[in-house]
Parts: sequence; structure tokens; C-alpha cells
Amino acid sequence: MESICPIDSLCANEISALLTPPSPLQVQEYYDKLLSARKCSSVIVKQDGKFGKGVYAAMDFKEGEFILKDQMLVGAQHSSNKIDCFVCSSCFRFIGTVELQIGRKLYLQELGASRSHGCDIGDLSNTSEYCHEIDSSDGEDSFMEREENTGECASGSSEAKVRLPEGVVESLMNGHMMLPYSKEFSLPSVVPCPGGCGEAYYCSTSCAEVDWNSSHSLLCTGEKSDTACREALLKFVKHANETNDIFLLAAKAISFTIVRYHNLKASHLVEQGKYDTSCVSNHCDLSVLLEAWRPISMGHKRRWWDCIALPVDINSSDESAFRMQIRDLAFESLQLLKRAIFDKECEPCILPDAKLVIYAFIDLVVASPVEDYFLYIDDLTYPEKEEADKITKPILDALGEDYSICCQGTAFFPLQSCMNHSCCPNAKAFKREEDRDGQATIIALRSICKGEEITISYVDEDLPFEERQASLADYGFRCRCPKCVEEEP
Ligand SMILES: C[S@@+](CC[C@H](N)C(=O)[O-])C[C@H]1O[C@@H](n2cnc3c(N)ncnc32)[C@H](O)[C@@H]1O
Repeated sequence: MESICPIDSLCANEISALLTPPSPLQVQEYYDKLLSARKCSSVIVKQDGKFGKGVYAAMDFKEGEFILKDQMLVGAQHSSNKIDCFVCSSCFRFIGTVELQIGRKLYLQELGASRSHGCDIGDLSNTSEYCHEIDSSDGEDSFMEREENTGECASGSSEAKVRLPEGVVESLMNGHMMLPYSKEFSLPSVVPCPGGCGEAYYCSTSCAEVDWNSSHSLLCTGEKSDTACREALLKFVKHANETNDIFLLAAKAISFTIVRYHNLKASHLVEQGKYDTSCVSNHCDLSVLLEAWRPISMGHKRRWWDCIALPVDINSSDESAFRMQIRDLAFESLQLLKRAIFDKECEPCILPDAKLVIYAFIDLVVASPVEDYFLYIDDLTYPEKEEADKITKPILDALGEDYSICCQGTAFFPLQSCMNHSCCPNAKAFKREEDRDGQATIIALRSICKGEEITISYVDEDLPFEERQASLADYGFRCRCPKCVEEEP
């Protein structure tokens, strides 16, 4: 099948350099530096040759003890989840107030129900650009929609919900209505994107700054951005939302690399005493590009279209056609992105071969304060509960069963993605009461001795042997942990 976006032969060497896995020495240096920069002395990353790299305890841990927090490198909330949860675009903490979370969701729910196009949510937060359109214009689902589309906006489901009296939703959203005991659940104030896009919001100016400097400066569609770029970006986002929102995360990874490249190049020039950058060549400096790409390359596996699990509704005899189709889809997405953020020096990392590797992406989850709020109300005793219920019960009925949806997305966690799987793991990713953002927290499931490998389970380890292996096939490997070796028939 002809590629929509053939690889530019001029960049072939650079692309091949970007796709070459880092050497064991580079991997070791990278993780030693990362752990030291994070002042994390509880673990080390090393490569023992059995399953590649792994994470090892640098001290003893007791059962239930905190091992580490892993800050994501890039992450994105699922498009469909943006309707249910209003979170910081950088750390994924819930923002605003419990009332705003509820009012906004109800508003969008109503809008979804009143429009045959599901979740086109209009101007409220401009998130319509991020939303899957359920009724695509040609009426056909793509493979990717069938495979990945969690899809329907949860809030826009056809389930009949009880409507609130007119004006209540608006009062919740604009802060005129306070719910009983909501002060117990205070959230950070909403900080809009400094570029004025109305799509990204933050929990603090520092989060806004981190996101801007990491990738959003290239992906912002605000008024300050160039009109042509803005239109190209909007087309790219629309395509991603209609096909697969993983492209939005890939765009963040590419933008992260481009921004890093220019920062690294500038600091190298300063080190060399060349303060006047106007006369510096704008040719790609491959060694700098490789350095900029390094953090992403640590999660590099195979190309996305080669390793994505075959959807259940695709016959295995159609597998190659399926892979060609998603590869072409990826090329299409990339062409759109290239128009929006084209950068001559970083061209090799915007080409499809370099972009569409899979980065050991892991689910990102943050619990909803709305759930905590209603649980709190439920736990009140008479007469406080009766009083509170008069106000909260109609709201809960209007929200329906999905009142407690958590923030969901996908992210690349550099340390968690080094943790090997075991069907008898000694640790797990676990959100404690205080873990209110998108960082991953790892907790010991039993006592762990210094030097022992820290393992987590990628699947339900209580399943029978064959079912565990079948689930792990989706991750592209056959488990050889001690439990599986023992149970192997
Ligand atoms: C998320 S990565 C873990 C880090 C990985 N070892 C590395 O070098 O990047 C998962 C990969 O590690 C290997 N792996 C992890 N646990 C394994 C196990 N129990 N049995 C066999 N291979 C395993 C597989 O190749 C799997 O695709």
C-alpha cells in the first residue's frame, strides 16, 4: 500500500539514529541522572539482562510502605473524559470547586442530550475540539474508533437522568450556589492558559509555566499563536478526536522534543561562548536532537502500528490490512501536525517513522473529589444528613450513576515503565488519600529487602495461568515470572 507520507530520504540517517535504541551505558547514565535530579534514593534502575532494565530497591521496605512517586514526562487526559472532569492540563489535579465540577458536567450533559451530535459542547470551555463526535459525517467507524473509542461521552449517554430546576446548573457553575460542606473539599483555583487558548487550564501559574515550557507553547491555539498554525492545529486535533486521541499525546512528545532541542542548543552555544545566536546555522545538530529525544527514547518499544493489540472484532486474517490502515491513519495525523508545528531543524523527529513509536504508555488516573463529596454527605448522621440531602439528592439524581468518574488519560512515566511484571508482585501502583494529581505512586505490597527487584502486576494476578498469559499477550510478551515458570504446564 502506498504511504500517504513517504519518509523523506534526506532525513533517513537522522531518523535511523533517532530510532536506534539507546545503548546500555546511555540508559544507565540517563536513569542515574534522573534519580539524582529527583533526589530519589529509594531505588535504582539497572539492566540485569533477564527482562532488560528493571527497578531495584536501594533500601528495605515494610509492607504498605511508600516506595516512590513517579512524575510523568508527558501525559494527556482522554478527550471523552474532558466532559466529566475539569483538571489541570499539567498535573491533572481537579480544579475550581466541587460546585464547578458538578455544574460544568451537568451543563455539558444537558447540552449532549439536547444535541443529536452527542458531545459537541460549544463554547463553554472550547473542549469541543477535543471531543469525539459520535456521529461521524460518513457514518462509518474507523478501525481505531472501534478499538480505542471509549467513546461515547459518559455524560452524554442516553440514560434518562433527572433534570434540575432551571438556573441551578448555572448557579453551580458561576459560584452563586454553595453546596453544604463543600468547603471541606476545596480545590485549587482555575488558572487559564497564558496563551489564551481556552482549552488548557491549570491549578497554578507554576503548572501553567511548566506545561508552556514543556510543549504547550507549540500546541496552543490561543490568539497569540499564528493564524495559519492555529488553523492547522485545530485540524490536527479534530482528526485525532475523530480517530484516536493517542495522537494528541504523541504531539506532546514531539513538541517536548522540539522545545528541548532549542533549549539545549542555546545552552550549548552559551557554553561555547557564542552569545550571538543570529549567525548560528539553522541546520539540524543531530547530537543535540538525539540528546533532546533521549527521555522519550527510554520508553521506545516498537512502532505503534506494529505492536498495537489486534482489536477483538478484527479477524486475524485481516491483521496486515488493519496494521496498514492504522499506519496510514498515523501518517495522515502526522501530516496535519507537521503543518502546524513544522520546525526545519527538528524535521527528523516530526517524520512518521520517528514519531510513531510506542512509549510504554500507562493509564493515568486521578480520583474525583465529587465522589468524596457525596460519600461524605452519605456518612453524615441525622439531622445534618437530612438537611444536606434536601439539596444534594436532586443533584446526585441529575448526575446519575457516573457521578464519580475519575480523571482518565494516558502518560509516560519514566520509572514505572521500567518496572517489570510479576504475577506475584511485591509492589503496586496505588493512589493514597494525599495523592491528588497524575503522578504515579508505588507502594510495597509486602516487605522488600534492599537489592530485591521491585515488580508490579500489569494484569489481575489472581487469574488462572492461561488467562494471565492471554492478558499479557496484549503487552506483547509471555510472562516468565517465578509463579508462571512454576505453573507452566
Ligand atoms: C514496561 S517494560 C518493563 C521494562 C523493561 N524490562 C525494559 O527494559 O524497558 C515491559 C517489558 O519488559 C519485559 N518483561 C517485563 N516483565 C516480564 C516478565 N514477567 N516476563 C517476561 N518479560 C517481561 C517484556 O519485554 C515487556 O514488554
